Amino acid sequence: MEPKDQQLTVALRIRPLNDTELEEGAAVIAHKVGDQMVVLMDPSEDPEDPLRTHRSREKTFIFDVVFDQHASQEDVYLATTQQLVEGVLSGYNATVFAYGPSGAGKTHTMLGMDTEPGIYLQMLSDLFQAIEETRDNTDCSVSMSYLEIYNEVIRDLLSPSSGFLDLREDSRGSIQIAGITEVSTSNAQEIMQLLTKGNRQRTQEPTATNKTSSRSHAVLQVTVRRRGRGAHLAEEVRVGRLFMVDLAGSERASQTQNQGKRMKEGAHINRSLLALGNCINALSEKGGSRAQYVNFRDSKLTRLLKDALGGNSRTVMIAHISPASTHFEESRTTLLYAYRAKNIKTRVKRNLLSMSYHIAQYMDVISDLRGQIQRLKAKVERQERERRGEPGGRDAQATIPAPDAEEDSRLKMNRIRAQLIGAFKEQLEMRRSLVELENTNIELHVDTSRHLLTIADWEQEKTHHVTRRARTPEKDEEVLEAGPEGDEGQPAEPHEVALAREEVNMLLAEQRKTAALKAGLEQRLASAKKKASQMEELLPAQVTSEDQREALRLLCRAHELEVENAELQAHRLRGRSLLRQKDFLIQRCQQHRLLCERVIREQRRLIQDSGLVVPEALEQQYRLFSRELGAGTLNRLLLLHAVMASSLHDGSALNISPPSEEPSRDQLDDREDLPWGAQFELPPTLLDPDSDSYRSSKATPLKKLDKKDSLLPHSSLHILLSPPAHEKPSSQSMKTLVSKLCSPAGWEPGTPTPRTAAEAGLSAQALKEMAVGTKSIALIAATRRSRAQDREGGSGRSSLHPAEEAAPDPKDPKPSVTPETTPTDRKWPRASPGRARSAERKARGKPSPPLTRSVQLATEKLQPPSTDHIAESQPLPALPQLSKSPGKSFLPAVPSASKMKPSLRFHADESTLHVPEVSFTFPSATWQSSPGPSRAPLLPRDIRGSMDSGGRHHSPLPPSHPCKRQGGSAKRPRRPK
Ligand SMILES: Nc1ncnc2c1ncn2[C@@H]1O[C@H](COP(=O)(O)OP(=O)(O)OP(=O)(O)O)[C@@H](O)[C@H]1O
Repeated sequence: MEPKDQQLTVALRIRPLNDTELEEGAAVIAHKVGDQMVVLMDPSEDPEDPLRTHRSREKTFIFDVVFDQHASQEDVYLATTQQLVEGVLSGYNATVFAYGPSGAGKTHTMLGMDTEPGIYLQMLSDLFQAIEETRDNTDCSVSMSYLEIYNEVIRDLLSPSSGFLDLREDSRGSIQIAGITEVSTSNAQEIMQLLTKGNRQRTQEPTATNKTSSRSHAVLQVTVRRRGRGAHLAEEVRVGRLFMVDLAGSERASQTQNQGKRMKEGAHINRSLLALGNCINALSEKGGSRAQYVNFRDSKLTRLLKDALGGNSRTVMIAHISPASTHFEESRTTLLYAYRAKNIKTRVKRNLLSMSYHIAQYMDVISDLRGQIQRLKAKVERQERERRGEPGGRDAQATIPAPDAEEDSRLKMNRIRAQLIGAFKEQLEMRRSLVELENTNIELHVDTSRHLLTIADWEQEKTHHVTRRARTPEKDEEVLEAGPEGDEGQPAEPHEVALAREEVNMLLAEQRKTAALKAGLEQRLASAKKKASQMEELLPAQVTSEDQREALRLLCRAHELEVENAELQAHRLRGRSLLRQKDFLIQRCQQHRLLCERVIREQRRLIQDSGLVVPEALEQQYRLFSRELGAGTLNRLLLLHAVMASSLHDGSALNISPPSEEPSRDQLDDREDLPWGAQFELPPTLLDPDSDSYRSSKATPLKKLDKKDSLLPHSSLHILLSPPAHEKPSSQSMKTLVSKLCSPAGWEPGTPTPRTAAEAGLSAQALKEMAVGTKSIALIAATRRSRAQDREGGSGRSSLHPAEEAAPDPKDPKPSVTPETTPTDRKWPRASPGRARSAERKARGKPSPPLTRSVQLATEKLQPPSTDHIAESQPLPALPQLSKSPGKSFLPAVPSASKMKPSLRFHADESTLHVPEVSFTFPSATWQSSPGPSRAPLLPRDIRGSMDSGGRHHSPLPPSHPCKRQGGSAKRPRRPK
C-alpha cells in the first residue's frame, strides 16, 4: 500500500481561569472565535496610547479546531482523537500529544479525572470496543507500556525499579525502548488502573504555576496486533501503534521562578522542548522553499517522537493555554509553536508484518490436502472394485497407508517442524537483537563523539581566551564583558559543556553495559546454533514422505533467507554507522587542524616579533604549508564531501530517472544560459547522509567564538559539469550549484564550511544534475586567489602567499586581504578596488598610470575565462566519472590553486611585476608567465613534464594535444586519469 501524506492536526484548548488567576484579577485575553479561530490580546499595550492607535493589539491564529473553557472532555476527544481509532486497528501508527506551559491543562486533557476521564480512557474504550466488534474474524492482541522522560533519562513507569532505559533504533529504523515492560491487556479499565499506578511514579512537583506540575514527559504506548482468522492464510499481521504523550510544561525558567533542582529540570525540559520546537520548525519549512535538515537526535523526546512528527504516523497535537492576561507571554509562544506545527506533514503507511514462516503453514495445508486426496482416491477405487466384484479390493486397501499411521506420521512431522521453527526463530531473534545492540553501540559511540566535540570546542575556546588575555591584557575588561569568568581568570564553563561531560560519563557506562549484553547474547546464539544443527542431523531419519522432505527443505531455505536478510541489514547498518563515525573523525581532524593552524600562526608571529633566524628548511616547510592552505583544497574537499553525502542521502546521485526521448523546447532553452555539456567530477567519498545530525551543537562555544576559517582563503575549483542529456535541467539550481562551487564566495567567509548540500544551498535536482550525463566539456573556474590578485594587481598592493596574507603582518600597517574583507559578489568580472579606482580616475578626467607591458599582459591573462568560448572549445579528454573510479583519491582531480594561479609580486615600484613560472590552460585560452628562479615544483614529475640536460622543457602532453598546439612550453597539462 502506498504511503499517504497526512497533515498534522492541531487543536487548541483554552482552560477556564483558575482561582489564583481570579485572585490576581487577571483579565481574559484569549477568546475563541468560531470553531477554528482564537484571538489573543496583548495586555501590555495601552489602547489609549496614541502612538499605538494604528497597531493591532490582537493576534489571530487559526487551528483545525479550538476549544474554550466550555468544552467538555468528550468534545475534545470526539473532535481530535476519535478518528485515529480505526486507523490504529487497521495497522497505522497514531500519536496524540498535549503541548503547553505548566498548568495549562495538558494532564487534564490526557488523563482527566474519574468523573471526567480524558483522552486516554476514551480512546482506549473505543479501541477495545472496536476490537470486540471484529473478534469473530480476527485475532487481536493489545499490549501497553508507559514511560517517562525525566532529565533526559527514560524510566519505566510500570516497573520503576528497572532503572534507566535505552532508546534503540531497530534494523527497520523504528525506535524501540530496550527492556521496557509490555503488559498485555484486554480492556480499557485494566489500562487505566495501570496508568493510575504508573502516574503515581511520575515525577511531579509543585511549581509556582501548578501545585501538581508534571516535571517529565509521559508516554503511553499501546500496540495492537491484528491477524485475520480462518482460511485467510495469506493474511498479514497488522500492527498499529498508538502513542499518547503528556509533555512537561513548556514555560521558561524565568516565568516559573524555578531554582535549584527545578531549574535543572527546567533546563532538561527546555532542552527537549527546544529540540521539539526545532524539529517542528524544520519540518514545517520542509515543504516550503527552504530545505531544512531535521535533527531528531538532539533529545530523547524528539527521537521518540520521530515517527509522530516526520514519519509514519497520523498525529494530533493539542496545544493548551490559559486565558489569563498574566500568562500572555507563554500563551503567545505556545500559539506560535502550534501554528507552525500546522504545516507539518507526515507520511502514513500501514504496518504489515509478512509472516516469515507462513510458507511452512502453506506446506502444512498442502500436505494435509494431498493426504486427504490420496485417502479419498483410494476409497473411491476400493468402492469401485467392490462394486464390480473384483477380487483384491481388500488387498488393495492394505497397500494404502492406514489413516491412523498417516495421522501419526503427520503429527510427528508437525512436532519436528515446530521445534525447528522454534529454533530458527530463536536464532533470528537473537541475531536481530545483536544487530540492534551493535547499532546502539555505534550510536553510543557517535553520541559520545558529539559530546566530546563540544568539550573539545570548549577546551580550545578556553585556551584561546587565555592566549588572548596574555596578548592583550589591556583588553581584559572587554573579555570580562564577553562572558563570566571562573576563579583563576578562566572563563566559566558553560552549562552545555558540563552537560556534555555528564553525558559522556553516562554514555561510557552504557557502552560497557551494551558490550556485556552483546557478549551474553553471542554465547546464547552459539549454543542455539549448535542445538539447531543437531536437530538438522536427526531430521532425515524421521522424514518419511517426499512432501515432508519438501516442506522441511522450504523451511530451511526460508530460514536461510531470513538469516541472509538479517545479515544484509546488519551490514548496511554497520556501514551507515561507520560512515557517521567517519564524519565525526573528519570533524575532529578539522578541529585539530584549526588548532594547529592557530598554533603555527602564533609561533610564526613570535618568531617574527623576536627577529629569530629560521633555518631554511623550516622556512621552506612553512611556505609549503602556507601554499597548501592558500590552495584551499581541503575546504573544497569538505564541501564536495558534503555534497556527495547529501546526494547519497536523497538519492539524487543514485536514483536517476530514465531519460525521456525528446528534450523539450524548454530544456533546450534552459541549456543556452548554462555551462552545459559539462561533467561534474565528485570525490568518491561516500558518506553518511545523516552526518549533519552528529555535528556538535551549532552553538558550541568555539563556533560562536571562531566561526571563520580565517586561514583558508577559498580557492579555485575545477569542475566538469555533466548535463543530464535528456532530463530537464533546472537552470536556477545549476547556476546556484556552479556559483556555490566555482565561486569561493559561494559560501561566505566567516560562516562555517557547508557540510551538506542543503547547507550549501544545493537542491536535490542540482545534485542529480551533477551526477548524470554523457558529454563533457571543461569549465575551469578561476581562483578567488587569482581574483584577489587581480584586484590587487589593479590596486598595486603587495600580494604574498595566502597564509601570509591571512596572518596579518604586525609591521604592515595596511590591512591584509583576508576572506572577511573580501567582497562577496559572485559575478565575473568583479568590481575590484583597482577597477573602481581607475573608474574614479576616469571620472575625474585623470589618466591611469602607465602600466608596463608585462603588467598589462598579466592583468589581461588574469581575467577569468568567459564560459562562452568553453562550449566552443575543442573537447578535452574526458575525465573519469567519479562514480566509475571508486577508490581513487579525489585530491588530484582538483588542480591545486597554486598551480593555477600566478603568484604576483610587486616590488617597491608598482610598475615592475615579477610573475614566476606558472601557466593556465583553458580550453581556448592559455597563458603563461616567464619562469621564476626558485619556485618549488608543485606538480608531480609525470604531470609537470621534465627538463632535459639542455634546460628544455618537455611537456608530458602528446604533440597533438590542443594545449600544445597553442604554443605554451610549460602549459599545465590535464590531470592524468
Ligand atoms: N479544561 C479544564 N477544565 C477544568 N479544569 C482544568 C482544565 N484544564 C486544567 N484544569 C485544571 O488546572 C489545573 C492544572 O492542570 P494540569 O495539571 O492538567 O496542567 P498541566 O498543563 O498538565 O501542567 P504541568 O505541565 O505542570 O503538569 C488542574 O487542577 C486541572 O484540574
